[in-house]
Amino acid sequence: MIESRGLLITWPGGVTLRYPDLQLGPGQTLLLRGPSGSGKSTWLALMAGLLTPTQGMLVVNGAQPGQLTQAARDAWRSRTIGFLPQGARLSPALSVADNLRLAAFASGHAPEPAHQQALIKRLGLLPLLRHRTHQLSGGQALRVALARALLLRPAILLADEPTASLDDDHAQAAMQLLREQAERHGTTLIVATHDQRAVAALPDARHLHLGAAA
Ligand SMILES: Nc1ncnc2c1ncn2[C@@H]1O[C@H](COP(=O)(O)OP(=O)(O)OP(=O)(O)O)[C@@H](O)[C@H]1O
Repeated sequence: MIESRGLLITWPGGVTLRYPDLQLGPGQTLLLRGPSGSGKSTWLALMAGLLTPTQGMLVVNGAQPGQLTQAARDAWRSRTIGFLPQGARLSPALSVADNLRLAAFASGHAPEPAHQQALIKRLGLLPLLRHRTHQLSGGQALRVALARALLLRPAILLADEPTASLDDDHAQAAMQLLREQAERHGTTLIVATHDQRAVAALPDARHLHLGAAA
């Protein structure tokens, strides 16, 4: 599912990030850990094919994203990766329903109607569909962002600091939701975090520890 060897990226400006090798099977859960600036967000971007490694080998769900053409990579990403960005990052000018429509439109794929409806129901979004996203609480926004990430049944769900700026109760609820949804859909779940609460919420997860950037 994910195999990386000797992965290294050098940013313009000279910062070099070296990553430990990884083999992760389908449906497994991984905690990507490390202090601020150790390269967690960069690693997620590499997995999503948004960045290309300077060196090393990376296979994600049968493809080497860095070797694909832009069009093939975009198509691969929309089939393979669901992304839960830090802070949900919904479009404030649009309703919840339109945020979900926009995600499907941007990917060029229509979600399966039954899957979409089940997801909306399970995440409790039915009463919120017409709401503008600035009217949502933090927990509601997270559920919308999770629905958006899972809309096209991705094989892999990448979550970047999902508990950042949440209080303890909401952090626990967010992690439970992520775990439940990943299990239900058989999705490989990868959570980048330096929050002990997120770590404690995934006791069976594998850990990948990143050191400080060079
Ligand atoms: N766009 C960029 N241009 C140049 N260097 C960058 C860029 N983005 C990140 N870096 C470098 O890569 C390092 C790792 O950044 P990254 O955001 O991946 O770390 P992180 O572990 O996710 O940090 P945080 O926990 O604070 O979000 C940074 O310290 C920075 O020096």
